Parts: sequence; structure tokens; C-alpha cells
Amino acid sequence: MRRKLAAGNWKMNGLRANLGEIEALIAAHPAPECEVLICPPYTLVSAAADLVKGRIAIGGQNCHPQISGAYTGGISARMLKDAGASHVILGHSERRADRFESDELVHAKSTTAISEGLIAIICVGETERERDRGATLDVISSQLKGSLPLNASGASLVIAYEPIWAIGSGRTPTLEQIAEVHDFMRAEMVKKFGDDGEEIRLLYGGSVKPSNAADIFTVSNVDGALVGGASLLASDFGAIVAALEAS
Ligand SMILES: O=C(CO)COP(=O)(O)O
Repeated sequence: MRRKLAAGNWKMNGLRANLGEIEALIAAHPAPECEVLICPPYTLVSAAADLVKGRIAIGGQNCHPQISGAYTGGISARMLKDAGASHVILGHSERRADRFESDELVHAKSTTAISEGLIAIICVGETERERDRGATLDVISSQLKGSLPLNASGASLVIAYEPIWAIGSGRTPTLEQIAEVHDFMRAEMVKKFGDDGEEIRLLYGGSVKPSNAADIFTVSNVDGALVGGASLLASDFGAIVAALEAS
């Protein structure tokens, strides 16, 4: 049975004062039925992990493919784990685009992250042009093929489908379009990992809000959401958590 996951990606937002949002979220949802994860910027990972005391999960938004070394500015999976993180987001489209992060690099990072005991959340998704020319499933297939780690088990890997054109835009695919991609990803996971592929959670991300979350959570093979903007406020994210619990 896959445990549902509500994951918040704070991106480059959040100062220490914003840790109060995490406190408010826990106060409103002290014993969530689904797994709840917040991925704040690196600077807040340790403080957030100390604050939540295991009641919800804390994750990073990226890590280096190496464990340590002369990589100025790098943060390793081992450091994240040491700071109290249990998850790490990898291959977000904002990094693939801005940092030229390739499938090969995401593969190296996810393999290291899993061997260090983190749960890797690998992001995939098509551009609007790719969708318009009917290439969505080809793009997802090739991103999965290139980025998946060597060493995943059902529990250590999560895939987030985030259509690039839906991120921060207020636009979302239709429920049929989400179902098509998620059913396809499930089949790919089972093809690659056998029975374990049934245990890998598949998240939808891109303009998930309190107003559309419940509908999105009805879609087959949607095991939760990766939420950007609406994860910054406890009231909004709490409503999304409640919708996932009710689904
Ligand atoms: O990129 C996202 C989460 O990783 C989605 O961002 P928004 O929810 O702000 O569209």
C-alpha cells in the first residue's frame, strides 16, 4: 500500500521567521494520515528538522552527486541527512533549465542520495511545446530512463510529474491528461523495478492549490502532490494536506 505524500517545495523562499508556518501546519494537523514533507532552502533544513522532531518530514531541494570533497558551495546527501533531512528533490525543472542539469547528473545524484539513506524525489515534465507536438510521453519516458537511480526500492524513490508550463502559472493539465501520464509512469516503474514499481509513489506538481487539490487527488496513480507556492502558508498547505487525507 502506497502511503500518500504531501510535499512542499519552498524553492528560494523562507527565512527563519517563516519557520512559524511549519509550527502552524503541525498545530493544525498534529497526526496526519498521509506523509507530510517540507523542503525549505538549505539554510533552514537543520532548524526545521529540530523544530518538527519527526512529526513531519524535512527534505532538501538538491544535492551534489559526490559525498564530500573540493566542491565549493556544494551540499551533499550525507550533509542533508546529518542535518535531519529524510528526502531530497532532484532534477526540478528550474534546475534542469537554469543549471543545465542533465538526466545523467540527476541519475548520479539520485543514486548517491539513496545510498546515503535519503528518499529521492525525481522530477520530470514536458514543456508546453513538447505537449503541443504530442511528445509528452516520449519526453517523460526519456527523462525517466536517463534519471532513475541504480538502486531504488519502492520506499526510496518518488517520481513527481511537473509539467513545466503548469509550474507557477495557475494552469493545470486536465484530469485526463494527468491520468495518462501517471498511468504511463506506473507502467514504466513496474517495467523497471518489478513489484517494487507498484510501491513507488507518483506525485503531481504544478499549480496545485486548495481549490483544485481534491480533484487532482481523485486521479488514478496520483499518490500526492509536490506543491510550490501554496506550500509557503500553513493555511493553504494544510488545506491540501486535508484534501489528500480525505482522498
Ligand atoms: O515546482 C513546483 C513544485 O516543485 C510547483 O510549483 P507551484 O505549485 O508554485 O506551481
